Order: sequence, then C-alpha cells, then structure tokens
Amino acid sequence: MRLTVIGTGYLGATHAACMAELGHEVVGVDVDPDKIAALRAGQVPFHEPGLPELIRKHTATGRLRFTTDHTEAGAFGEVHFVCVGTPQRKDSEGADLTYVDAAFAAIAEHAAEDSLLVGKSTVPVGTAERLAGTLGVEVAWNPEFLREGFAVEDTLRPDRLVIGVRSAHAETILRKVYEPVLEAGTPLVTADFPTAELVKTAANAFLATKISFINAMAELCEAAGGDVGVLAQAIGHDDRIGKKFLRAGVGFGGGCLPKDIRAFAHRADELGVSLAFLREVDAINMRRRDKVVELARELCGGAVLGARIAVLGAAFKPDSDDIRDSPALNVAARLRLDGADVTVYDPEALDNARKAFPLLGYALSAEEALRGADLVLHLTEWPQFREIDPERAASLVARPLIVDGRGALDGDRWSAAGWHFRALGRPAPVEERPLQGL
Ligand SMILES: NC(=O)C1=CN([C@@H]2O[C@H](COP(=O)(O)OP(=O)(O)OC[C@H]3O[C@@H](n4cnc5c(N)ncnc54)[C@H](O)[C@@H]3O)[C@@H](O)[C@H]2O)C=CC1
Ligand SMILES: O=C(O)[C@H]1O[C@H](OP(=O)(O)OP(=O)(O)OC[C@H]2O[C@@H](n3ccc(=O)[nH]c3=O)[C@H](O)[C@@H]2O)[C@H](O)[C@@H](O)[C@@H]1O
Repeated sequence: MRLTVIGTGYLGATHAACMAELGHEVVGVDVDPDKIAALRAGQVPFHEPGLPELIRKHTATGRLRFTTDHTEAGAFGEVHFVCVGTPQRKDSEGADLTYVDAAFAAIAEHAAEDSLLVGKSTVPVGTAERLAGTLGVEVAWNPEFLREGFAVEDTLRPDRLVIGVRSAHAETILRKVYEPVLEAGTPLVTADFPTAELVKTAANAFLATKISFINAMAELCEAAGGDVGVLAQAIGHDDRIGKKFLRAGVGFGGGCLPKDIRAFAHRADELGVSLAFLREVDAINMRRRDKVVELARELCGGAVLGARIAVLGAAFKPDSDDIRDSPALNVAARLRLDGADVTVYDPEALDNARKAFPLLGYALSAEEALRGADLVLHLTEWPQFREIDPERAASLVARPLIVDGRGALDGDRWSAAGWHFRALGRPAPVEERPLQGL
C-alpha cells in the first residue's frame, strides 16, 4: 500500500520505517527541513536502537522516502498517518493541538477523496470526532503504545493494535496495513473514536500511577526504615500486581507520561469527571526529584554550594537520548542553581543536554565525571553504569559518596569498596540509622 507518515519525530520516523519493513511504500513528511535532510541521508536525528539500520535499508530499497512537501505526500498516499507532537499547552495542563490540527488540515487539502487520515498522536478524547466533522476525508484513530528504546520491536511486534473507526471500510483498510502484524497473532481491538482515544491515555495514566504508587511506598520505607526494593519484589510475585513498572527511584519523565497525565486530568475536568488522583500521581513523582536534591544537600553537610557533584545520566531513561522532562537533568539543574559545580555524563544524551542546559558541566566519560567529585548521583540506569568498578571509582573521587536514584546499583558491592551508599526508598547504612528505643 502507499502510506504517508506526517511528522517524523520519535514516533513518526519509527512508524515510517516499520511500515516500509512490513512491505509498504512510505513517504515521511516533516515541516523541519533539517530532520528531513538527515533522514534522507539515512541518519536518525535521535538515538533509537535498530532504527538507523531500518531507515537505511528501506531508503536503499526505495520503499521509504522523505519530503517536506505535504502536497506531494497528499497526492501519494492511500492512508495518511498523523504522528505530530501534542505537547503540554503553555497556559494550562491541557494538550496543545495546534500541530495536530495543522497537520490534518494540510494533508486533507491534498489527499484523494477516498483516502483515510489516521491519527496516531496522543490526543484528548473528542479530538477525532471534531476533526472528522471538519475535514472532507474519512478519519480513524490508531493510538501508539511504543516505548522509546524499544520502538522498532514495539511497532513490529506490539502487545495489541487499537483502532477507532467509523466504518467497515476504514477497518478493512487498517487491517490491510497491519496484515503481517495481525497474522503474527497480535490482538486487534476495534472501537469507536472516544474509546480508542481513551485507551491510550488510560494506559499511560495506569503506568504512571504504578510508578508513583511504588514511589509513594518508597517514601513510606524511608520514613519507617523499610526497603522498597524488597517490597516491590514481594508484591510483584502476585500475578495480579505483576513485577513490571515497580522500579522505585527518581520517577518518570520523558515526552509522554508527565504531559499525558496532566492532559488527561484536564480533559476529564472539562467533561465533569474528576481524575484528581492523577494530580497526586504527578505530585508524588515530582517529590522524588525534591528528595534527591535534599539528600544531596544532606550529604554535602547542609548545602551544596561549591560541592563538586557528578551526575550519571541525562536521558529520561536508558537507551534513549531524549531529555524531555528528564528527572536527571531537573535535579542537576537545581543543584547547579544552588551553587554546586555539577558535571553530567550520559552515553547518548550529552548533545541534547548541552543545548537545553548550557550552564551545566559535561564530561565525555563516567570516569571524567567522577574525577574529584564530592558526591555522585546515579539518575539514569544505563547498563554501563552498573559495570563501573566501585574500587576504581573510589580512587577517582574526592569523597566516596553515592546516591542511587534508580535502585539499579549493587549497594553491597559499593559499600564493600568503601563507599557511603544511599538509595531512594532503602535503609541508610547501619551506622546512619537513628537508634531505636532510646
Ligand atoms: N515518543 C514516543 O515514544 C511516543 C509518542 N507518542 C505520541 O506521538 C506524538 C508525537 O510524539 P513524538 O514523536 O515524541 O514527537 P516529536 O516532537 O519527536 O515529533 C513530532 C514531529 O512532528 C513534526 N511536525 C509538526 N507539525 C507538523 C506538520 N504540520 N506537518 C509535518 N510534520 C510536523 C515536528 O517537526 C516533529 O518532527 C505525541 O502525541 C506523543 O504523545 C505516542 C507513543 C509513543
Ligand atoms: O505514550 C508514550 O509516549 C509512551 O510512554 C511510555 O513510554 P516511554 O516514555 O518511552 O518510557 P517508559 O519505559 O514508559 O518510561 C517512562 C519513565 O518512567 C520511568 N520508570 C519506568 C518504569 C519504572 O518501573 N519506574 C520508572 O521510574 C522511566 O525511567 C522513564 O523516565 C509508555 O511506556 C509507552 O507505552 C507509551 O507509548
């Protein structure tokens, strides 16, 4: 089939390459000429494992092309997937639909009458219906559930496909687009517009709630002297709860969960339904960042002014160079504002971090960041940070003090190498715990 993908950011570039992999002829469209030039040259302007190979493969086979021209794309595609951004509005918690509206309008103007315009962006419920009422072309909604870092795998082998359609014709077309995925046994959920839109925001709200739940338990463990790692493992043995998304730490960030829960609560308010608990989910998440800042102050003797702090991690999660709402950089920037001399290292996100936070110091390796540090903060759990040798690290720093903000390091190993090791939601070393019963 001839498909277009409007918006070639994290979602769109992945979707375009994966649709070519499924055998379709695909044109990716973006308003950003630099992005399109890079993609044409087979370069992906962000870090996503497996994606550059796929893009190069299909630009070479000729199945995948990129353009900035909506007219050309409109005339080409039988199905148009809209994958543009839906950031938080500047003036409220709601989603900014400017890009979605513009993209649908631009493609509808040039699309063939019998083509299908499919929204993939995450939108407030009601958007598909509104667009369907204003454009002269059929609309469908097909929300996306991919995770950054696993985007290719999640697109080619998703847990499920969800389509919001208004006609059997639209369903038939989308079944044809995803035929190889469906033949592999992927469940397909066919729904009306509001349900399809709500499935997406509900899924992200549930995931965010799960993370904040375990982080609230981390707060309790800190107050009561418990260990949230053991707690998560124990409750996770219950299949009804499950082990996934129970990693306590500095909390969730990224271009999706934080803005999506805010937009969801905001939209629910507009509909007269309270999702106030999502505001608490957001607040718990933000308190974890505060907690790391407080711990840093405490470990630096009350104030971080003049302290040299090494921050391991800048991306909002490992295997990504995405720094949107990154907890690591938020903490680093706040400590810098408090007068600390902060040096950040990340295997992939340094360029993005430098542009967004030019006042922070940056190192080209973990060793360079650690050299002379008074305190080390581990805030993004890249696998290579787990491989740091604590003894070698102790020989580099000024003071062997480390906070594991991701619950991913082996505390016993670091303590054995002479480090004062602290982790969120876990007991402080024995000599630090207040004496009980006195
Ligand atoms: N990043 C992710 O992992 C996932 C994102 N989503 C959702 O997908 C949507 C896109 O997210 P990202 O890809 O992360 O955003 P992004 O910001 O990386 O990409 C959006 C792209 O759209 C382009 N664009 C804006 N207006 C355009 C127009 N009129 N025509 C053509 N291109 C246009 C921008 O230049 C940009 O390259 C959001 O709604 C997000 O919530 C959903 C699932 C996963
Ligand atoms: O709508 C989206 O854009 C996507 O948002 C998330 O995907 P993503 O943001 O790529 O990353 P996640 O793996 O969900 O992690 C999000 C954040 O939660 C944090 N997290 C995750 C899991 C956990 O147990 N604890 C925890 O703090 C991560 O460090 C990260 O900062 C969802 O997992 C995807 O299904 C969804 O498609």
